[in-house]
Amino acid sequence: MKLVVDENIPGVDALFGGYFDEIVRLNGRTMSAEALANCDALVVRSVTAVDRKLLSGHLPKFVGTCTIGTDHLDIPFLTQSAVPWSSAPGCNADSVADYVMAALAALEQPLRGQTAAVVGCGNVGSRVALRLQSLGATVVAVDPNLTHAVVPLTSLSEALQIADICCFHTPLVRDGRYPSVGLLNEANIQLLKKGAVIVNAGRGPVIRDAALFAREDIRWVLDVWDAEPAVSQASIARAEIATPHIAGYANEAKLRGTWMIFNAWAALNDIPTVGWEQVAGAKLARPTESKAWQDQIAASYDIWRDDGIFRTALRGAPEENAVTFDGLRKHYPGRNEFSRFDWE
Ligand SMILES: NC(=O)c1ccc[n+]([C@@H]2O[C@H](COP(=O)([O-])OP(=O)(O)OC[C@H]3O[C@@H](n4cnc5c(N)ncnc54)[C@H](O)[C@@H]3O)[C@@H](O)[C@H]2O)c1
Ligand SMILES: O=C(O)[C@H](O)[C@H](O)COP(=O)(O)O
Repeated sequence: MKLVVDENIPGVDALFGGYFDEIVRLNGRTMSAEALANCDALVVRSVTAVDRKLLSGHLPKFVGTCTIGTDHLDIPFLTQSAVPWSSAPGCNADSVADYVMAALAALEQPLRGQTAAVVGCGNVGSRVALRLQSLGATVVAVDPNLTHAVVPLTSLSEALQIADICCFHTPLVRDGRYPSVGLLNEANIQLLKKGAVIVNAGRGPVIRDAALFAREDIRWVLDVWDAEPAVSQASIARAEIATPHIAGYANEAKLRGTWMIFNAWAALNDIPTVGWEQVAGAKLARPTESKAWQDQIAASYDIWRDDGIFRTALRGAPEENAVTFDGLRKHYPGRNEFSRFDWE
């Protein structure tokens, strides 16, 4: 049996190795239809468009994406072609929530007595909302698909008017009743309070690049970018914290994605599934004795490291930056989820 897999997926040999005679690792962005000849299973990340073109020569028996987002899969085509597919919902939700908290701590943003809005209150957004609430913020959510959430729901325009902090965690939805493309744009950004902090760790086009230049006072934390990966110098310069789409890149999160996709494939093929405890490593010693949340976060994840690497590396024109952006993601130095540390 043959498995074609994005070269940036960890844990493939340990999980899939015993079941496939051939494992072909490819660059996810340049994967071609020819490379998929005779493959039984295709496992990707978010940079591979799995569509009619990629699958034109051959239909695999399974497609898995080790990611939360599914905007790169042509789901109607997979369904119509009877190709079973699976994503990894929630696999990196804690990693993204860690990122948001690390960014707010790094900006020395107060939470107690502040109002935060979470736009998109699913796996990631609800974790972010609960963490902000537990640290004393009043939190509201914007999510037109929900009738109730972990915090009170409101409209986007109301949220923008009351928020000191506004975190975007929606999928990229291009059509339908509630598209998310351009949710924040140069028009409605005028509703925000002076000096509000905006975090985008969802998908780049949810916040239009034009919005970055429509207000000087807004404090931006950007992990995802409208023109990603071809990010412009001007956009980077607007962000107080700038990173290359790595909010979900904690070591545990990436491995959890592979593990979830392995189990989906295994269940489909009557192969025994694997428990997370067989894959996850042991707890790590707590990195600080401090009781202050800002110290605990800073000791667990230094977000300035990632911001510094990004700013130093991305100094070219957008086309050149696109290559560097992908390179930074491929060689991400890693970090651990906060929950991996033994805080007891
Ligand atoms: N930066 C990263 O590394 C990273 C990591 C993980 C996920 N993501 C992105 O974050 C997204 C959210 O992840 P999740 O696990 O919470 O997904 P999820 O599916 O659990 O939740 C998404 C929520 O967004 C809501 N939503 C959809 N359209 C909306 C709209 N127009 N306005 C407001 N809310 C809307 C949905 O109703 C849902 O509740 C993913 O789809 C992915 O694109 C990014
Ligand atoms: O959708 C997701 O799960 C995240 O955006 C994820 O971090 C994407 O990572 P990639 O597949 O691009 O490596």
